[in-house]
Amino acid sequence: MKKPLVPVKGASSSQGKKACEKDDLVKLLEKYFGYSEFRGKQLDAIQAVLSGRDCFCLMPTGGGKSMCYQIPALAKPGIVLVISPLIALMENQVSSLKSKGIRAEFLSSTQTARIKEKIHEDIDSGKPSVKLLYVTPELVATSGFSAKLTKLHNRGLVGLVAIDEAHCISTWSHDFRPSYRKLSSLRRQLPGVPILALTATAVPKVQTDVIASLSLHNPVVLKSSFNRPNIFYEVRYKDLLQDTYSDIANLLKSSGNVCSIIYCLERSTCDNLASFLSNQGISSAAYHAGLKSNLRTSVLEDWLSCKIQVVVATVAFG
Ligand SMILES: Nc1ncnc2c1ncn2[C@@H]1O[C@H](COP(=O)(O)OP(=O)(O)OP(=O)(O)O)[C@@H](O)[C@H]1O
Repeated sequence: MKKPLVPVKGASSSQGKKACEKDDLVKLLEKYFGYSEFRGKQLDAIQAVLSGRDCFCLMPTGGGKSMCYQIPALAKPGIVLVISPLIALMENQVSSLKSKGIRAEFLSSTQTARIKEKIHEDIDSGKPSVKLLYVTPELVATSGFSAKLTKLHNRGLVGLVAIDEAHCISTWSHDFRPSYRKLSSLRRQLPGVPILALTATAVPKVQTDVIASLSLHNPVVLKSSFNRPNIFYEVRYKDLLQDTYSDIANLLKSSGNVCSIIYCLERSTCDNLASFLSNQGISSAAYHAGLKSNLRTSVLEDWLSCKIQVVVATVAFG
């Protein structure tokens, strides 16, 4: 038997039913993203939220989590609110969605007042054109934005809340962020709106904590395999190497002109290794929380567009 459809005001139930059909969802995937089939648990997650269920989705990095809320945004009326901790990644997703003709926006401190004003005008208009609105957890916690959300919800315009990096809400997680704790009020604030919690890192204790903290109601729990046959692992012991930096440079040179990320524990190591590699003729840049935000954004953009080959980063890179 089909589950009840999402009670989004303004959406007729026939629209909702149609939105859940696999063939229609694949058509959207093909039309907007050029892919012919869903990967792993994507379709299950999409159908779960489109049928009004909460969903906890554990997928490896690069597994395609964002499709689990991007397709619902195209399949149903209302706005999908995407909560994400990294402004650079929000910017990147929004510009990629816009290039596909999908109406997406983000709100952050990095934007000009004029741009923010335009987005707010659209949201307040009663008939917003935006389909995906990316925000930080900090913004969601502000009284101004919270009031705006309640208003949108009262008009039946919030279709789904997607919480990226959902493990950050758990104090048991290595990545706990106090700003995520405030998201626990969303369930009360937006009754009837499905919540999709997405993460690539959730041990059972964290998973239980995420589900409880967000008050997910009888969620569909989806876990994809973390075995990625296209990834090759090799361990080299530092103590056995004569010179670690030279070894890394040689490895990069022998691999051709491939894009790479090198993770380091300390910011100073990122700076030193990036300048060593640059001196070796390998275009590299450091990325860590000690750098100004505009520099971090330009490093990310240059790396994504292959202007630089190697980013030497701390976990601030995400
Ligand atoms: N069904 C699909 N078929 C082919 N490629 C896909 C499919 N779904 C997503 N992808 C591609 O997989 C890549 C990774 O997707 P995405 O960025 O959503 O992963 P993610 O799980 O959010 O990763 P991260 O944990 O790094 O945020 C993207 O290039 C995306 O276009």
